[in-house]
Amino acid sequence: MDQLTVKRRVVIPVRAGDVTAEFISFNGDETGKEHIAISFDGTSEQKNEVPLVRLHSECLTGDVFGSGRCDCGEQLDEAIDRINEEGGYILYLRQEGRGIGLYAKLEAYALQDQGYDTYEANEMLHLPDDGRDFGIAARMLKALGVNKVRLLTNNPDKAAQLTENEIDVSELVPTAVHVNQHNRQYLEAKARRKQHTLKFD
Ligand SMILES: Nc1nc2c(ncn2[C@@H]2O[C@H](COP(=O)(O)OP(=O)(O)OP(=O)(O)O)[C@@H](O)[C@H]2O)c(=O)[nH]1
Ligand SMILES: [Zn+2]
Repeated sequence: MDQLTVKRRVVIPVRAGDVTAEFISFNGDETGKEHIAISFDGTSEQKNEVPLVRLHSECLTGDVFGSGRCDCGEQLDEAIDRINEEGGYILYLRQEGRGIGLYAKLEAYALQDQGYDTYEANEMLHLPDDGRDFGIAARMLKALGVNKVRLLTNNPDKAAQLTENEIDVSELVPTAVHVNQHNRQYLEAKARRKQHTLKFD
């Protein structure tokens, strides 16, 4: 697979101008998905020399509308807070619904409303329970000149896939568990079936 290269870097003030972020596009992704990297310089005096990195899979319902059915919106906010402080990157990956897309995720939600868990629902739709390939994230990191990361995640598969693609994950930094009455079953399924390291109260 061809190497990605950085196409354009544009500074965008986010959070009503409180945070400065650089949005970075790439050449060479044959899928045309338009994955984006967001770089933060880090405001802390004592910065770790290894960047803090979050692989964030797109979730329109959670990221934009603050859906209570998942934890994506809160995780994105947490990632912006921490990475803005410590310095690093959010890779905003266009992998809506763990790769099955938005319409299919809504179909999966309808099945979850009938009692199936988040993975069973995908399987009932004859779709992979998790269709994400994080190899693209490794290629984005290499294009940015990053070969070693501290990874902000509770999902062991993200670290494993980066390692397989020659990115050194020097530390796993857990994200907080953003549990509420609507997403508890969803988070419990991730811990039970995919070994996410989630500690509940
Ligand atoms: N198919 C499907 N996708 C979902 C569901 N709930 C959330 N998602 C998607 O799951 C993805 C969120 O996963 P992430 O937060 O990136 O990653 P994670 O695997 O939970 O791992 P962490 O790094 O620990 O957060 C987004 O693409 C969401 O759209 C669901 O019930 N079904
Ligand atoms: Zn979500």
